[in-house]
Amino acid sequence: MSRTIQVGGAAPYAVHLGPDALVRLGRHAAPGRRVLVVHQTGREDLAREAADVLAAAGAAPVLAPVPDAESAKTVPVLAGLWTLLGQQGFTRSDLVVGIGGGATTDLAGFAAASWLRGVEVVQLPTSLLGVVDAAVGGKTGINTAEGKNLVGAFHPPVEVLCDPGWTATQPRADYVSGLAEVIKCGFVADPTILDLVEHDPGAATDPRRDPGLALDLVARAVQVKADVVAADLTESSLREILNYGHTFAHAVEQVEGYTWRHGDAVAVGLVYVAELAHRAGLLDAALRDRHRQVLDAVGLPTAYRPGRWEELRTAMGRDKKTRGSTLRFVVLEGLARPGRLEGPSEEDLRAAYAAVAPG
Ligand SMILES: NC(=O)c1ccc[n+]([C@@H]2O[C@H](COP(=O)([O-])OP(=O)(O)OC[C@H]3O[C@@H](n4cnc5c(N)ncnc54)[C@H](O)[C@@H]3O)[C@@H](O)[C@H]2O)c1
Ligand SMILES: O=C(O)C(=O)C[C@@H](O)[C@H](O)[C@H](O)COP(=O)(O)O
Ligand SMILES: [Zn+2]
Repeated sequence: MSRTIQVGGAAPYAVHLGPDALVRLGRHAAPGRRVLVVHQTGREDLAREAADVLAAAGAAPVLAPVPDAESAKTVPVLAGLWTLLGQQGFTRSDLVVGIGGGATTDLAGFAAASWLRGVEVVQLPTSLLGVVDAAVGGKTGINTAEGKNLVGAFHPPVEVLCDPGWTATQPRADYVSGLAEVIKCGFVADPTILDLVEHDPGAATDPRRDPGLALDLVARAVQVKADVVAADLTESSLREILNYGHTFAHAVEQVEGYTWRHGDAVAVGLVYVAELAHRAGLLDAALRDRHRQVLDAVGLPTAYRPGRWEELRTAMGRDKKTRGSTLRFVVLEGLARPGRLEGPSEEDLRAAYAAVAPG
C-alpha cells in the first residue's frame, strides 16, 4: 500500500508513503555528493540502512546522531551539526537527511536551512506526528529558554519519504499523541477524519489493527497540510489554521519543561481554544464538546492542572501569532470553518483555563 501526495507551490515536492521509501532516497544520491544523515539516537538501524542506500549510489554519507526528542532542538546540538558540516566541507550541492520524530526533522531541517543559507533536505519521518505534520511544509527550527520554536526558518524539503512500517514500532502513547495533529486537521479542514476516528477509535490508535485506516488518516492529514502550505508557505494568513490549538499547547510544553509530548499538549490546547471560542460566542456547545469527546475517545489528555495560569499567560504572549501585546487565536466558527479571535478579554482567557484545569 503506497500513497503519494504532491505539495505544490514555488518549489513543489512529494510526500511518499510506502515500503519503497528507502529505495527512493537513493535517487537523491550522486557520485561524491556529501549527505549528512541526522538521526535520533535509537534509529541507528534505519540511519545505517539509509547510508548504505546512499553509498551504493555513489554518495558520501556522514552519520550524525542527535539526542532524543526535544533535547535535539537546542543551540548546542545545532552548533554541533554546523561544526560537522564545516569539517566535512559541505557545499551547496550537498544534502541533509533527517531521520526520526518531529524533533529530529525540525532540527535537521533548520541545519539545512542555515548551512550556507540553504542546502537541500530530504525528510524521513519515523513518527506519526512527524509524517502527518512536522516533516511536511518546511517549518524548521529549535527552542530557546524563552519558548518553543522561537528560532527557525521556512525551508521546504525536496522530498518526504515514509515507510508506514516505521511508525508502527512507535510506543502507543507516542503514536496516539500524533493523532492530535490528525484530529486538528479534521476540525479545521477535513471532517471525514473526525468521522473515521469516531467510528472506530480503537483502530485509529493502532496502525497494526487496520493499516488501511492508518494510511487513510495519514494521507488525509498530509493532504490538508499540503493544500495549506502550497497556498501560504510563510504563514501570512491561511497557514495559521495549522496552528489551531497551539497557542495554549506551546505554553504548556514550555511550562512543563518539554516533558509533555507535543501532541498531548495540542490535545489540551484544542480543548482550551474550543472553550475560548464558545465563550466568545463563536462556537456552539455541541462542536465545543465534540473536541473533548473525540480526543477522549482515543485517550488523549483533555485536562491540565490548575495553578499555572500566570506562567501560561506569559508563555502565550510569545506565540508567533501574537502581534504586539494582542494575543491572536485560530478558532472555529463551525466545522472546517476556521476564523481568528483577536485580543480576547483576560476574563475569558482565564475562564477557559479554569474549564480545562478545574481545581
Ligand atoms: N515543523 C512542523 O511543522 C512541526 C509540526 C508539528 C510538530 N512539530 C514538532 O515535532 C516535535 C514532535 O514530534 P514527535 O511527536 O515525533 O516527537 P519526537 O520527535 O520527540 O519523538 C517522540 C518519541 O518517539 C520516538 N520515536 C520516533 N519514531 C519512532 C519509531 N518509529 N519507533 C519508536 N520510537 C520512535 C522518539 O525517539 C521520541 O522518543 C515537536 O518538537 C514539535 O514542535 C513540528
Ligand atoms: O505547519 C504549521 O504551520 C503548524 O503550525 C503545524 C504545527 O502543528 C506545528 O506544531 C508547528 O511547528 C508550530 O509552529 P509554530 O510556528 O507555532 O512554532
Ligand atoms: Zn503541532
